Amino acid sequence: MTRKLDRGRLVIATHNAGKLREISALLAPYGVDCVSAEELGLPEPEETGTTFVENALLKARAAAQAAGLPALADDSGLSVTALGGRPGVYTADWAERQWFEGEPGRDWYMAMGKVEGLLCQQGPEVDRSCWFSCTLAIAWPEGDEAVYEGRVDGTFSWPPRGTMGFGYDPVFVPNGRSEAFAQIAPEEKHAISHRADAFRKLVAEQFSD
Ligand SMILES: O=P(O)(O)OP(=O)(O)OP(=O)(O)OC[C@H]1O[C@@H](n2cnc3c(O)ncnc32)[C@H](O)[C@@H]1O
Ligand SMILES: [Mg+2]
Repeated sequence: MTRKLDRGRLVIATHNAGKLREISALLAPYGVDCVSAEELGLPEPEETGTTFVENALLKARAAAQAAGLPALADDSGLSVTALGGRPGVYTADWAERQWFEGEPGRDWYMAMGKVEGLLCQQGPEVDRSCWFSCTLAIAWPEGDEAVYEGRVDGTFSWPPRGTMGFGYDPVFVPNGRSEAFAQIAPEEKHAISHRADAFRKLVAEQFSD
């Protein structure tokens, strides 16, 4: 039997502000008292796994141990069919660390440009299909764990469009839509995204009576 969350404190084990916003919104209806890894001053663990599941578990375990509270982590990424599934688990790494106005950050435009450059090398007829994956892992300080996986399929579209969302949202057009994720309101993205897909599974198991 998978252990279930009570409605007490839950650490959101991410250092990505965009994800934190989405996870908080997705959890809002369930009365969970969320606290972020950043607020608790938890270190960012090195993501040494080679799969989304390994990295999500590694981040959740590190936060649960450090905080003595259950922790929810998200490992996600964009996989491009014509690139053999890259960048995949390495999606964040493709955006090298940069300094913006004195703050450390990542250069998402450079990373999206890298994908576009590789697609262009394959010619104008290249297959632009791609998908976002999201693995959510919950770890409890006592060692219990639960994992939920989600996915959304779409097209890698160029040039980038829109200002909402985060990361690769300006280049991802979900199947059945013409707008990029960055042009779709958060409530709508929360109904169709890879994170929403994984959340549906989490909610079904964790918050059913
Ligand atoms: O590990 P944490 O601290 O959670 O934050 P991170 O940004 O490093 O996150 P990941 O290691 O899971 O890397 C996944 C990257 O994939 C991208 N990504 C994931 N979900 C996305 C979404 O909904 N929209 C756009 N980009 C997304 C985004 O650029 C992330 O940085
Ligand atoms: Mg990361």
